[in-house]
Amino acid sequence: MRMVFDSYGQKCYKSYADAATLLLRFLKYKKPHDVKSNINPIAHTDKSFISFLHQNNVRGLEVMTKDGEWFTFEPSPSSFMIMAGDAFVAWSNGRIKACYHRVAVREENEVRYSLGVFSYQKGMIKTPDELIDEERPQQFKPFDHVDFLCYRDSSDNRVKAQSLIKTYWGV
Ligand SMILES: O=C(O)CCC(=O)C(=O)O
Ligand SMILES: [Fe+2]
Repeated sequence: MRMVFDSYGQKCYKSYADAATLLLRFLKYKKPHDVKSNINPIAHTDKSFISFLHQNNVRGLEVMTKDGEWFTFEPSPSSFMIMAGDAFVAWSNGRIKACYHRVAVREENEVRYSLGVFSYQKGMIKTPDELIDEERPQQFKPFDHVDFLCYRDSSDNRVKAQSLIKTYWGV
């Protein structure tokens, strides 16, 4: 994270880190009997600032490439998946893209375990002034990260997850 902030000339990494709050989740998936509901959870972008994932050896995490193709993450004991979430998109004024992903366990009798650390900000997220200019005008209004999560939870917009941040906080 510090490297990303530095690369954008931002000296505010400490205040970002001080306001970060982390959620740790353990997840378990197996191939459902009903093949139609095999895609679980719904394809989405995370609402976090950034997410870190680690898992056992059972494949299942799929990420959409720029060309719209699903790519299956190849697990290994030493690999982590680090994904930008919607809040990072807004902070960077759209420079950073959120990772669109889903979990689909396709192998019979396999259980996939994953460990996710999701980083959220306490308080407001505002695009730094230096990341807004004529070439790239402001794309997102400042917003409270917890309000954004409440908006997600209180609506059926999960299914429109890919563009949720743009829908709610887009200028
Ligand atoms: O289990 C995983 O690897 C991903 C879970 C996930 O996408 C999420 O909890 O948002
Ligand atoms: Fe996710």
